[in-house]
Amino acid sequence: VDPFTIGAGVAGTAAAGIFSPMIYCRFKECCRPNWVSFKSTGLKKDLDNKLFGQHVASRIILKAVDGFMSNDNPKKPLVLSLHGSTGTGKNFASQLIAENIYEKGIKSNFFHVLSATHHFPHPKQHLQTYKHQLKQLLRDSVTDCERSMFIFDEVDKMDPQLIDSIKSYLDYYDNLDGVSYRKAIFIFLSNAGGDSIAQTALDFWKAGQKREEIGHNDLGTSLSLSLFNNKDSGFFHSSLIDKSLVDFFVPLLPLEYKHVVQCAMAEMKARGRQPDQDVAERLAKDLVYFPKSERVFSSTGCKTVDTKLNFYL
Ligand SMILES: Nc1ncnc2c1ncn2[C@@H]1O[C@H](COP(=O)(O)OP(=O)(O)OP(=O)(O)O)[C@@H](O)[C@H]1O
Repeated sequence: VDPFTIGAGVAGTAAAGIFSPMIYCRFKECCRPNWVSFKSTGLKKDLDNKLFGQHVASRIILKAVDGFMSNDNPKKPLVLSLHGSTGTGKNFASQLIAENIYEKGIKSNFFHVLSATHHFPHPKQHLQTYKHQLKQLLRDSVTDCERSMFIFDEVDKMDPQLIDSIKSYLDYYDNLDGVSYRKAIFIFLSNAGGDSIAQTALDFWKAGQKREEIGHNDLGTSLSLSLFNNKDSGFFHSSLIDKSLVDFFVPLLPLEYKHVVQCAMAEMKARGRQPDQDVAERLAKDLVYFPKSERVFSSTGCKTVDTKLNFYL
């Protein structure tokens, strides 16, 4: 698990010992307010302006992170579980949170993304090693900075025993072996539950109701139940749900044509180009949508927009 990050942390700590922390931390990232501090209005602005079509997720994320970061003595770490089909913005939303906590954003040494298939590809053979590496990473990062953030991507593909092995870190413990994890943020990302979210969105669409009328209650409970009962979800009978360690289940809705257009426009802007509505619409029209007959939701969300854009420009 990311040995380079661990190495950099150790080297950093040693260097900080030689120089005065005041001078060292002016130039190098430290766990101090000039490097780590939450910008609530920044997060709201980013969720409103950059995360398209996700009014339910935006609202929950802002409330959850705002409440947690403004509490100087939380009783447990913040645990979010983001669910939705591919390309709906789960990684992107997590990055927006990081950008508004760390001065270095996703490049911060206190921000970690752990992907099931990349970091833990062979759980059958290496479960004990993975457990050990994971615990060490959590411990080292939180020792360096209590406001550390851990993203677990593709959690539906992660061995449930591996998830269960970190449950004490997500719980209400004052400290574990002298380290307190209460100020850390854990975010689980998965496609599990995506179908049930899409079905709810489709039901609203078929009933002629606006997307914006979909509320958390329409998605929340059925989502956590479907995760608990679905043996492919990675959460299957996992004590995370059993023990209510997940604070918020965050549903991401499938994206529509107009959101894909927005993504394409945003991507052109990010490349320093004048956004071209005609290019964005041509790209969006060529994507695959479901259900086949009605073509309401993009099958890949906004995921392939950046690579496809080269072809349309
Ligand atoms: N709702 C959204 N609003 C704005 N941009 C989005 C949105 N969803 C996706 N994107 C764009 O598409 C890219 C890929 O999305 P992202 O990686 O967040 O999807 P994901 O939901 O994590 O997918 P997967 O389940 O396949 O990992 C993002 O980097 C972002 O540029």
